[in-house]
Amino acid sequence: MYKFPRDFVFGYSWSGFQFEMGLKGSEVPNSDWWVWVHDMENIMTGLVSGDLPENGPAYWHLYSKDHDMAEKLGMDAIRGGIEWARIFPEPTFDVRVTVERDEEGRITSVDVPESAIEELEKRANLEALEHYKRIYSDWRERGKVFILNLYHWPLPLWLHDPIKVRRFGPDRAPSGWLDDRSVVEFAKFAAFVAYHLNDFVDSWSTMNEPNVVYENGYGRPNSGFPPGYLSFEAVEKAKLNLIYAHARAYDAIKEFSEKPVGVIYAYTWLDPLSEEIAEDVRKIRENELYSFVDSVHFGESRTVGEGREELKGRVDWLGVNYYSRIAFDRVNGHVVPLPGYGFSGVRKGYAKSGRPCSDFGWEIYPEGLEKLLRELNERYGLPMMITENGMADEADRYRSYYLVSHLRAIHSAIEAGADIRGYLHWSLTDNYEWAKGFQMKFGLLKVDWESKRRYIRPSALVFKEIATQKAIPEELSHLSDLRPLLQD
Ligand SMILES: OC[C@@H]1[C@@H](O)[C@H](O)[C@@H](O)c2[nH]c(CCc3ccccc3)c[n+]21
Repeated sequence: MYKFPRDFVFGYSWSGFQFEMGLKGSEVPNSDWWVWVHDMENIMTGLVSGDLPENGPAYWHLYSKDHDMAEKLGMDAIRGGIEWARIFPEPTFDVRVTVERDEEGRITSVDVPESAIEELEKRANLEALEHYKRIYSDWRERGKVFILNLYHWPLPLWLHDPIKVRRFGPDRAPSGWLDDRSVVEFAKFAAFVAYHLNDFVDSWSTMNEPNVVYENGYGRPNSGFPPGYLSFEAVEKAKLNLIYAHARAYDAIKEFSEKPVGVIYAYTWLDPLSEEIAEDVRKIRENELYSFVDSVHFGESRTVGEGREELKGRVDWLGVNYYSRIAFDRVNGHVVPLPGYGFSGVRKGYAKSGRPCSDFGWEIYPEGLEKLLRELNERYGLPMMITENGMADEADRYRSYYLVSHLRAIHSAIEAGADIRGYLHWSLTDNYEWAKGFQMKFGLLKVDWESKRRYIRPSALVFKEIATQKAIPEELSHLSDLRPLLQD
């Protein structure tokens, strides 16, 4: 029996663009991701799937039924979202706030007074705000924990028009995170949300996976992420603005809320395949993977420089999204990521390690989660929550093994002293997987896209057993051993 702490929570995470839409009246057409996945060129070239988010799981209307199912599965926490483009369909640039910059032009503070909140209310979609309150209350009135994350990738079109950026370049189009006005507008959005929703939230996260936004948006054009504008300078610029956007939103939320404010980050385990490159790979983790949180925790990193008081101490807790690893080895004298392992495995096949991969081709590698959590604990000593973990597995062949082996890894990290508060699965239901649309099924519950009915996958019952007992019972502990799954 592997018992978790009594107050350890089990649950799931959702994001607005992927879950809310599905029935008439839930559409949010004025965002960068909306125009991106509807763009005929993107669909014709196969950059996006052609599936459309307005045909999604319809959480905007069906939230209470999903909460019923979540409760039935023993869940006691949800991390959810709020769509910026829904709340502010019109620009908020002209709402006056006080912005301070240092001699390098870095935005060191954005003061959003209540007079600005009133101005923002005149531009906001207040019916949408009221509906979000109904959604969050429906869960919290069951005595459950709700974590609100403010930004999970879509930007309002008035802030980012990805088609124009790709066609005309970022200097002649609304360029989103390449424009440091986004830092100010995000701080206004954060202040407005904290002012109105503080009573509906247990803790805050400013953003989900900023690293994926800048890496995929500007560094991996075939990822199918907007604006698909390849420029390593743009990667660095978006990264810096996202770091400042987090810190200014942290401060804005703290003006109106005393609750913890964290950030949710796309972690992976950068894994040396041989001992002789272990130190090289640790350095890559330090310089690449950890630099965003270093910037807003220590106030220093290669990206922001040193002694950044305007960034230091702006993270109360860490959201860890973990799916798989990236394996490294020395090839022709260079330490490089290897294909065939981790995120670059084989769809529905096996990694070079002989381990099974998900429908997405991601290798099942729970050891990476334990190593990552131990290293994050040593580095920051912050409270952590696993805010995403799961796999695309339509047939539910491996999800039970995936679940139990990763929970075992978390249990081991807790034993080693890591302060981990909960496990939020990705996800409760199948949902809209960005450029891949509905092809990738991450749900404990299957969704029939015509009827929107939910069906239980067997792994959901494994989840229920563990969440209800807050422990991995002896009878399920065999599932943490992946040997039966290995390629023979
Ligand atoms: O791909 C599954 C989930 C997404 O549905 C979530 O919105 C996103 O937070 C999320 N991040 C990751 C890991 C990093 C990643 C991001 C995008 C594509 C592939 C891997 C996996 N996921």
